[in-house]
Amino acid sequence: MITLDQLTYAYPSGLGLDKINLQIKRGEFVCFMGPNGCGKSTLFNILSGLKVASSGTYAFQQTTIDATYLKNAQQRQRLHQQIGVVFQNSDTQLFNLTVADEVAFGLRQLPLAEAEIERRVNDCLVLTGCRQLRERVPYHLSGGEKKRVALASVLALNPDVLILDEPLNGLTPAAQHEILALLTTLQQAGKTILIASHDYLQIKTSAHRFVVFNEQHQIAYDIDRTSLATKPELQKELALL
Ligand SMILES: Nc1ncnc2c1ncn2[C@@H]1O[C@H](COP(=O)(O)OP(=O)(O)OP(=O)(O)O)[C@@H](O)[C@H]1O
Repeated sequence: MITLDQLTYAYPSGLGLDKINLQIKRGEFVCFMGPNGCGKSTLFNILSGLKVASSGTYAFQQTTIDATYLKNAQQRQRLHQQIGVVFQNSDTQLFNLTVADEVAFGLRQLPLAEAEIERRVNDCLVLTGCRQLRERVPYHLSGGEKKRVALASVLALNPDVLILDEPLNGLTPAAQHEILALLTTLQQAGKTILIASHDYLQIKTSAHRFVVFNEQHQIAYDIDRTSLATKPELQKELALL
């Protein structure tokens, strides 16, 4: 579903990603880990079409996603519908006056009847436990509530791939558990889940594959949960990230 071949991203100040080779199949639940600044957010920005690789290639469902592809507004919109992103800082993502409008915002850019929009908004608010927040101002919500509303607004577009950058940060253990349980349900429904997390102990039973970057912005380990279970030293290393 996703193929990166020798993908490099260079900021003016230095590398964000260095010659990344990666394949992700539909329905995987992958956790991206690594030290601060190793390149996880840069990778997510490339996958979602917000940044374009400096060199190497990115293909999504056998289509090369490059500057030419993204220049076309329709193609760009299709990619944004297929790959939904919950950003690290929910404040950058929430700008409507009510939670219901926030969740409906993306849907209103599509040719959908108001009744269908209302149905999808309700479904997503229920799924993410946000029904009672419907008329609240997103900006006034708690960190955990904002995260759930951001997730609801992304889910409303029914993306095939869900990218979540540090979705557990700042949440109580109970809220973290709820988000992970929801992500597992979504994966079981066929979604591909890509998550960045520093919290190995919290994520270790949810993710099925762990891709770990090093400080040189390269992939140091790409390992499935079963193999990782036989490597206590590596597990210890991940728990310290
Ligand atoms: N806008 C930018 N301009 C210049 N350099 C940047 C920019 N954004 C990121 N970088 C640099 O690129 C590298 C990768 O950053 P990135 O944000 O992708 O890492 P990360 O793994 O998501 O980090 P964290 O775990 O702290 O969120 C870092 O060295 C960072 O300083």
